[in-house]
Amino acid sequence: MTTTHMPTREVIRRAPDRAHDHSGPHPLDPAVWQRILNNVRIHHPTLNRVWFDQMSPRQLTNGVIQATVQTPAQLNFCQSQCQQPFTAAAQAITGRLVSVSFHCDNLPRTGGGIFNDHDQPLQLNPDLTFENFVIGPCNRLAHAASTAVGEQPGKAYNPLFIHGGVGLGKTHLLQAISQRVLERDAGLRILYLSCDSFINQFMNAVENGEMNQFRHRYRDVDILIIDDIHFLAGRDRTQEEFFHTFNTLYQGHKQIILSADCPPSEIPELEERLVSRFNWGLVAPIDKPCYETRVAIVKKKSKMRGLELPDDVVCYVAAKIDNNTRELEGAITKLQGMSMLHEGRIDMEVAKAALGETVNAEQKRVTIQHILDAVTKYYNVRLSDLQSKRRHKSIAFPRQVCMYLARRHTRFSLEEIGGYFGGRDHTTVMHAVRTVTADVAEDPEVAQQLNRLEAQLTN
Ligand SMILES: Nc1ncnc2c1ncn2[C@@H]1O[C@H](COP(=O)(O)OP(=O)(O)OP(=O)(O)O)[C@@H](O)[C@H]1O
Repeated sequence: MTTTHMPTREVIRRAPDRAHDHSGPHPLDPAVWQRILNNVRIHHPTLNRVWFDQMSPRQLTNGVIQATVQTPAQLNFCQSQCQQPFTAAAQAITGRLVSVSFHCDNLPRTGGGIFNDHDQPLQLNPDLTFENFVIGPCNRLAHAASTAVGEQPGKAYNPLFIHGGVGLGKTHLLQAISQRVLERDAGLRILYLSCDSFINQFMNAVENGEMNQFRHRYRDVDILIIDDIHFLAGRDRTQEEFFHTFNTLYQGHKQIILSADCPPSEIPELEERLVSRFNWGLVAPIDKPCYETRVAIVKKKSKMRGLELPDDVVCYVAAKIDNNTRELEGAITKLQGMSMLHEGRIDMEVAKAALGETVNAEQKRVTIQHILDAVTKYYNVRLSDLQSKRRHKSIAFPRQVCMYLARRHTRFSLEEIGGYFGGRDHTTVMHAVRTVTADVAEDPEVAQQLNRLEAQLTN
């Protein structure tokens, strides 16, 4: 490891003497670049990406090593996170006051690219590509449809509606589609935003009399991507506006891509004409990954981080963490931290120590009874009230909190939870979960109440 710090001035091919260091371009010895990469990988393991190997540092010009990356997303990543580590590594390896700068030959043409709701360029995550997406029975259709849309936007499936639970890969696919589209045609214009942003922008536009600008922004794009479209539930005026946005784009053969936590027909209080339009193209579910898919995901994610895990550890992680893929990633990050403490060694003993917490948390199963005990005591209500049809806020809110906690901490289905709390249907439970989620985000008092209740349940 120490050799990576040793200045090796002679490794710059045809190294000029000091007086000429900062003059014209000089080719950079590939071996020097390799040593710079190794240095970064050793000192910044969490930054490491497999595609670093594809960077082509062509030359050293005026004291700057120019490294070329393949995609705009990689460029964003490098410019925001890698400039300093690469420069420090380059200086350590060459012993010169050089810096590293990143370039991409494939930048979008004027007007093209991906933008957020404020018309600012959106930073795509270079890890969220099709190449890094593991296909299994849980997501095969969503993946196939997404690649088809990425290859032929506006022609394959329109709209594409992807739905599934938390952390199962919806955003990954939306970003992968965007990256594929822009790789193929950097001149296309993509607008990517959350449904919340659409609602807020619409309300602002109405308030400020700026509907023309609003319509122009949303209808003059090649691809419109809206995340969490289920938040349109109950928003009559925004639904009306979205209906017209949808029609304009659809008639112009522009691609519409939507994601949600449930299929269109299960979004409560959504106009029938929108439900039917959302079903016009392809509705693709993503389910929880099965064991084999989890094994493949752990392998892929650890490889992406340059982490070598023995097979028994891979299987152990995949068996222990069966909830969603985001949690699998968290486990790999923990293992990576542990591997640094154990000189890169990861065996079952280290893995068990690293995941001890997660495993225990998994083992501490919260039951409906725990939730009822905590909520009835906290809000001073009776179980019979929670299970009754009473709609007074003093009862309705604790009931919604119970549903929210049951959804987050138990494995009961929406139907089971609804049935338990007074024979209500699954859309009532979904509504309760959304209401409490929004209250927690917007009202610090509710956030504190939920924090206390969850601490009681999980400690
Ligand atoms: N099939 C898969 N292959 C590889 N990585 C995956 C897969 N599914 C999910 N992931 C990873 O899991 C993490 C969570 O996925 P993502 O953010 O796409 O979830 P989501 O469905 O959008 O969740 P949320 O509804 O909370 O936004 C990401 O880092 C993603 O790369």
